Amino acid sequence: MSNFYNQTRAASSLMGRFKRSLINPTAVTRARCFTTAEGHRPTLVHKRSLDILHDPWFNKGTAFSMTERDRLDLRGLLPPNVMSSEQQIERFMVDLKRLEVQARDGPSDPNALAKWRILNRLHDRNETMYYKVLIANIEEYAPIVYTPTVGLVCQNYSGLFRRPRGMYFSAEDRGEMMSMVYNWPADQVDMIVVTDGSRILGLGDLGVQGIGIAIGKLDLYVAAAGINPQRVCYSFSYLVLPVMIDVGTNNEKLLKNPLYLGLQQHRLDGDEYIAVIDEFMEAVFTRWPNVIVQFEDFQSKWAFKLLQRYRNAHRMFNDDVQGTAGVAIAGLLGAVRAQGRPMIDFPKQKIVVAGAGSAGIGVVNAARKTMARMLGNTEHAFDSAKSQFWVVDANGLITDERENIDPDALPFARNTNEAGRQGLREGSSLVEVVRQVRPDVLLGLSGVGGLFSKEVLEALKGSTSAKPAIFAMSNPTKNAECTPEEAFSIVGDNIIFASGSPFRDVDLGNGQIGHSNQGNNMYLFPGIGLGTLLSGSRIISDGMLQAAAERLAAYITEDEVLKGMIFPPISKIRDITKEVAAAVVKEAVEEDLAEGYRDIDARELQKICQNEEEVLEYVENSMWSPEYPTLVYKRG
Ligand SMILES: NC(=O)c1ccc[n+]([C@@H]2O[C@H](COP(=O)([O-])OP(=O)(O)OC[C@H]3O[C@@H](n4cnc5c(N)ncnc54)[C@H](O)[C@@H]3O)[C@@H](O)[C@H]2O)c1
Ligand SMILES: O=C(O)C[C@H](O)C(=O)O
Ligand SMILES: [Mg+2]
Repeated sequence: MSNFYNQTRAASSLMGRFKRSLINPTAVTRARCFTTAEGHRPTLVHKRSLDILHDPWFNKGTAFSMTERDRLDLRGLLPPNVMSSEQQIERFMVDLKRLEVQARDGPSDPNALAKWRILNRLHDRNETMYYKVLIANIEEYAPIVYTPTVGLVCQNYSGLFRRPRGMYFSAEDRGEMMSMVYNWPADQVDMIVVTDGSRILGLGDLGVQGIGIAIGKLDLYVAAAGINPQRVCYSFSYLVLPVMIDVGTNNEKLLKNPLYLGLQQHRLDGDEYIAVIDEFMEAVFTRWPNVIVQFEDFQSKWAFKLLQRYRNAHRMFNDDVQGTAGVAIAGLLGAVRAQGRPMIDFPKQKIVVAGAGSAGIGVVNAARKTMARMLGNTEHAFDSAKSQFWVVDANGLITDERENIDPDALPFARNTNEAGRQGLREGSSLVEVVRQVRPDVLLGLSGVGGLFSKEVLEALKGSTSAKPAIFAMSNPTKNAECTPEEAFSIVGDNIIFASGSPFRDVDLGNGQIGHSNQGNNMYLFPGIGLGTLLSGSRIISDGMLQAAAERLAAYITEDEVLKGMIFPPISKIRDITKEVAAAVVKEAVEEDLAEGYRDIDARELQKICQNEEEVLEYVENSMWSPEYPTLVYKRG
């Protein structure tokens, strides 16, 4: 772990050169602009009148000043009272909060979908205000625009669809993608989140409706990482792009639904499937060679294969495999610290994992590597670290007797003789495994709500750890393996709990709080993307992912950890993302992968990376914040 955090954050004189704010929209227009009476640099627009009010990027609604209304032919098209942006948000929030009366239940909010609709309509008409609202209230609205409500949105997408957002490439578009990609009105795209809809959260195959998850993830890229959604320059850039690759669906309900918006055919498979994804990758990297592509919610069958296929030559990563692994590692290290033990004790932890899909196997692979590194990074260390894991899937404990074992799970199959000595066998149930292994950690990435039943949690009471950890990481809320109430009430107060979806903390009585940490990859993917962008790294290496996870782990203080807090509050997500991105930039430079970004070349980046404080400032000054620019009309 770096000693980064202990260093004094001295002010840097060098930072003047970054103040041009690399991703800031007003900065890039500077060359063509002059200063207004208010002292702001104006943005030139080629639209007037209603066209501006209907443009979510330029629209300020009632916040247009009287001079702007005159200048842009808006006079009479808006109510006369000019509002400040704060007043606008207040008025909007009064409306949104009307739904709060029965919404005291947080994530199980009965009005979640109604709130999503209201926020989505705001997104459609005024993008600046939308992101202002989201950033200022991230703890409250991340569960609406993202997990868990985004799951409900995807399930109901056919009914909710209004305005298209993002791009759709389908199996019918084979041979056309290279030209289609030019239909997107931007010469630069920084970030793509792509899904094929085959495994949306724990909700299964939702076909084309899975676009909702790509949109939700990109909302966090804007809110948490300050990736500018659009840039106003000489031409428009839509810098974040949600993508749906529709190769069909195997969801019979959708196939029979005449209102379903996607291709009504079974999913392509085998070489045909790969050919579609290859064509998509070639098209987007040809048009935008520097784009970063985040793969999201692909069924495990393809998640690993596609990752291996592209990761050495493209700027891409799989969030479910790699982002989740990093978040889990940070949480697992936190759990060790919470037991009052040094982090170096991590390789001694016995970990039972329920779920051997893209997420579960991603986590055990990364945890094994972390253990091996702590044990000296030898081949022997790597080999022996695997014996700390017991992986259970839908067919029970995975051993080397398993027929047709998934090659990705094979390294973690328990030796049958050894298992026998522990009273276990191929296919042993989760409760048997927990009873016999008496693990320090029980981690769920199964997608099965309630899997950590009373019986399983009772068995965990026999853990050899003084403070066992329960990670119920499946999403959305109803798919969580157990709730924090269940965990604390059955296993006892002396546990560590984390879940993928947000839950409220538990009142343990006597002023004690049972912390329900949210262990979600949202803590990492925005920083991984931003750090990759700002370093200009050619690829996303294991080292960069490890640096991201370590920085997240270090974010929590010793005091917090001892109270049972292993992840920071979501309200800090922008600051966390800045830290994570800085760690990623540094690692990319150290590994000689960084080629620089915009006017900061590789050599300048190297200089910046010599000083921790400067890297942080570089990242911070590159993060976009939503503010209304002053608009001036210019004939197109
Ligand atoms: N918290 C996070 O950040 C995060 C990140 C990624 C995925 N997830 C969640 O993890 C879940 C799984 O994702 P995935 O991509 O690995 O899915 P997947 O479908 O690829 O894998 C699910 C695995 O669970 C196993 N399983 C099913 N029933 C089981 C049972 N009764 N007992 C034990 N194992 C069982 C399956 O055999 C399979 O191995 C989803 O709910 C997803 O939302 C959470
Ligand atoms: O989307 C999330 O909330 C986390 C994760 O990517 C998942 O698939 O569940
Ligand atoms: Mg996911």
